[in-house]
Amino acid sequence: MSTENHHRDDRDRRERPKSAAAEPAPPSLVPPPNALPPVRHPDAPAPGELLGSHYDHCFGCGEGQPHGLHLQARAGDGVTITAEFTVQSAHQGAPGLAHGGVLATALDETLGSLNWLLRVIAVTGRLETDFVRPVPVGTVLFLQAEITAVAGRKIYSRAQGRIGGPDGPVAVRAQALFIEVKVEHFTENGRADEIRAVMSDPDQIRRVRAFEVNP
Ligand SMILES: CCCCCCCCCCCC(=O)SCCNC(=O)CCNC(=O)[C@H](O)C(C)(C)COP(=O)(O)OP(=O)(O)OC[C@H]1O[C@@H](n2cnc3c(N)ncnc32)[C@H](O)[C@@H]1OP(=O)(O)O
Repeated sequence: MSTENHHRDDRDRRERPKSAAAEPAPPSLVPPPNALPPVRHPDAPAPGELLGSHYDHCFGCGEGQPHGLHLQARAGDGVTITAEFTVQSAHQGAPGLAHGGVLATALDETLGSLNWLLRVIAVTGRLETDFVRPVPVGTVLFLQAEITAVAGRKIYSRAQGRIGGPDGPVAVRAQALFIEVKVEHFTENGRADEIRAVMSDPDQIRRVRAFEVNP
């Protein structure tokens, strides 16, 4: 078999599971037996609604970040999200290709946005990423994510990113564990100037998303 065919076979094998669910997960990403299905909050944005940015300076979604991802997430049915971002020249690692850390950021941001559907503030504890295909600059990466289970403060989720649209080839996949935190996580660890700026944001929804979520 030629090296090229050998590589193609390898990639086909890795792509065969169409859902991240079929991938074996490390123990800390497997929900414990007492985990419950996620419950969509009654005030969660309606399916199809754009979530908007939770913070103008967020590298993932903020409009105030010239080289950020400007990722736009949209609520789906149940506890799911879709999101898109276009890979820009500033996001390169290898020439002409997206940096893997940037792709992981896109997954992290999309997975983080899911927690808004529960109306819970949570931060990433663990993020495991599979890079399946190179992603060229100019690509629109289409991301789909869902929360699979909740166990106390632990929120289990998974996501995948496809090239070009919902039917495009899978380029990246992730499984994650988010941990619910209190507002003090940010007020005690963040920088005072930025926190003051967010608290005085006239956009009430954004202010609530950032710091005032009531589960
Ligand atoms: C503003 C938002 C707006 C909306 C936000 C929308 C987009 C957000 C952007 C994307 C999200 C991010 O990048 S957030 C930024 C990146 N992440 C961070 O900075 C988090 C840094 N880490 C921490 O602050 C801390 O380690 C925490 C909060 C994650 C956990 O500390 P803790 O609160 O003391 O809790 P702890 O007792 O240690 O852990 C609770 C349970 O979780 C488990 N656990 C904890 N960490 C891990 C881990 N890495 N891997 C496996 N399991 C873990 C523990 O075993 C335990 O299980 P058990 O014993 O109960 O079974």
